[in-house]
Amino acid sequence: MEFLYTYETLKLEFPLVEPEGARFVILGVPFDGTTSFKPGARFGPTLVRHATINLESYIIDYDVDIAELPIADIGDVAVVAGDPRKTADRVREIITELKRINPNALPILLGGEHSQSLGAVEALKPASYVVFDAHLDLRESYEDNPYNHACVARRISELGVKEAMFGIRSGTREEVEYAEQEEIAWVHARDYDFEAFVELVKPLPEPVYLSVDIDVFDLSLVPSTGTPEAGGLRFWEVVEAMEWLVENKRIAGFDIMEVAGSGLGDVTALTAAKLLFHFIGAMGKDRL
Ligand SMILES: N=C(N)NCCCCNCCCN
Ligand SMILES: [Mn+2]
Ligand SMILES: [Mn+2]
Repeated sequence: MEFLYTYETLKLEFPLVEPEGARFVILGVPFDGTTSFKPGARFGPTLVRHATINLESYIIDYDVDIAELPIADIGDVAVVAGDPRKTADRVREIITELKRINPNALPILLGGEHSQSLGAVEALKPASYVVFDAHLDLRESYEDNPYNHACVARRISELGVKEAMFGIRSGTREEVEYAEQEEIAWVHARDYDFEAFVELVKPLPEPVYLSVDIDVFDLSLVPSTGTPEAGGLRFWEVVEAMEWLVENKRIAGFDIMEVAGSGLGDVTALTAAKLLFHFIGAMGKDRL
């Protein structure tokens, strides 16, 4: 099945199913129109798919071979160049159509800049948004655009979605004040530990949308991303949190955003691909 506003791309190397019968449905969003520092997130979806070629589909940690799971890949969104709102509208329409034909589908967005998570959240209407990010993304507007990547969590908060953020180490005083005013829970990267994560996420209403802005990781893991920040989290810290979430909360959708890069085999894409396989593996463990 072809969706409006999508086109065929490089696929994962193992057998895929049609979206109508899938549990996991991958959608790339090659948009980086509001990237404010390091460009290239438009190549993220292709770079991550290519990086998966390097990985075993068998996830040792879970004794799960994700090649045996019902995964579909519906290609990339045809973006509206320079327009984050219109592109997010297309993301929303595609995911809405996907859920119409397959209510059991769990959309997995591969970005592309973080502004595009808004379209997925608008389509899926989760009760909560759990995000790993170096940045609060709570700006009212940035570079004259309220749909800039630096504003995405504010737009989502305005939808009435409960938010919890982890790995934060960058924002403005206004964003910190907005978080306090709206009771948005967030943990600074230097204070992060698993206990802090569970304490804040346990009371969140379900379903939960899980967003990973790849810049949450330490720079050594993600040198190619839109707004890099030193002092990030370790890979297994985020995987451990993701495993808890998958075990304990209903997940409405998942994304890995802000993967940039210009060359195949980019370190950032390899980090994202490993995270993608662990998410699908954790979801597939004893659960399908
Ligand atoms: N959510 C984000 N990625 N925020 C980054 C916004 C850009 C801040 N640049 C620094 C401005 C002052 N030099
Ligand atoms: Mn972000
Ligand atoms: Mn960020």
